Amino acid sequence: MAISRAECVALDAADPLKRIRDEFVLPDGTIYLVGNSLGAPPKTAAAAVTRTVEQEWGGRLVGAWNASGWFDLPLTTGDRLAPLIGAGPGQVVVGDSTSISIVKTVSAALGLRPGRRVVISDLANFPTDRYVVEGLAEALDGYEVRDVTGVENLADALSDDVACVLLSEVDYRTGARHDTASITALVQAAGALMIWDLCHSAGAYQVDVSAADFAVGCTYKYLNGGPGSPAFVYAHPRHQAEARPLLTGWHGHAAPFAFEPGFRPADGIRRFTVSTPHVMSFAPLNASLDIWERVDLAAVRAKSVALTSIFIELVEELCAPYGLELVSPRDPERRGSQVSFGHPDGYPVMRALIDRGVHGDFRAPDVLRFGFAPLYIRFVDAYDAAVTLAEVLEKEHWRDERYGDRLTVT
Ligand SMILES: Cc1ncc(COP(=O)(O)O)c(C=O)c1O
Ligand SMILES: Nc1c(O)cccc1C(=O)C[C@H](N)C(=O)O
Repeated sequence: MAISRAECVALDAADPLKRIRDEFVLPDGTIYLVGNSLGAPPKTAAAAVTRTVEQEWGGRLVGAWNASGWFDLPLTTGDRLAPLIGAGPGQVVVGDSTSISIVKTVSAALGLRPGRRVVISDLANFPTDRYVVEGLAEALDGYEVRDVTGVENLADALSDDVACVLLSEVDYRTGARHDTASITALVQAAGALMIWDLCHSAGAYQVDVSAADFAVGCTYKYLNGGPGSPAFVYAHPRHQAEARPLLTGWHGHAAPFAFEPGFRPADGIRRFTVSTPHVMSFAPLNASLDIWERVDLAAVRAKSVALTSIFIELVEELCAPYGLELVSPRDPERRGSQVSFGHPDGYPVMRALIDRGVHGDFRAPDVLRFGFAPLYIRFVDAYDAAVTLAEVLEKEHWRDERYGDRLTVT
């Protein structure tokens, strides 16, 4: 017999992270299992934006670039984020988007491996990763993208013309988590550089990026920075002096206010910045990092493993007759903080579930995704979500014609 609701209530009462949930805005009557796409807002986010507008912008006007630290926001925020991915000070910058960060890091990696002309990507990568690499290879004459189908085929693809490999630590569709240490070692042993996309791992658990050459990731999912919040770039210190990211804007210049005619890269990680930081978007992210600074990442991972394991167990028991198939790895070590199930009618099933207050999302062709953000998801949420899913399937609510159209984008 799977766990009872009363046992879930008891787990919540004993949860060392239970008070953190109160620091987020969550609408009543909603079980929000989409923190792997857009995290919930910290309650302090709105005040942080107001403060930026009224006190910094309104109070100091252009002087705020220095007095409020706007100019250095990419570096100061990067230093705050660094511990969450196992990096140190001066190794992370925040700004732009993940797609732009891929341009920066892949181009830097290509420059560091002259003569090698191949970039490897996994076909399971989030599409933008693949698209950006494809565009770069086209724009920089003479480069080729080599797709692998699954990391198990990576070793065979690693010939001596491979400059770099771009993979996601956690697969956005399946929630499968790759063994970054062994893959990074394999890639580096072949003379190539390893770039990790951490979009689905940063904030889901303690990431260890220290062996990687470069990494990128977004801050709007588990890190709760808000829609369109700035992304991050990690560059290992051994590459910082030589790296030449393709996007050479004035904020990455050694002396931006010297207004020199030619580009000279800034020392260190600053050369991975390009242009004026989106100051307003940093405010909610820094409000979230105020929370993250107080959080024990070991407790985050322990809760994530427990939540996802309980959800899998409950769904498999309660929904056994209704054709759901676990897509995520059963071994928690091999999972991020997301559980995916396949169902041939996954789209209307998810719509019916959302109508009943349980928010997950759907990824073509047939995957129902449930993200468990450990800072604000409770064990009772996992329980109630599984029971509601069983009801939707048992009573066939999903057959309602309202759920058949495919107009929603997320
Ligand atoms: C793995 C991964 N990479 C990149 C992105 C998106 O990047 P961007 O913020 O540039 O749209 C996402 C999600 O949107 C993602 O899941
Ligand atoms: N970045 C997104 C957006 O701009 C619109 C809608 C959704 C997103 C997402 O983040 C989706 C997410 N990367 C995914 O794993 O599918």
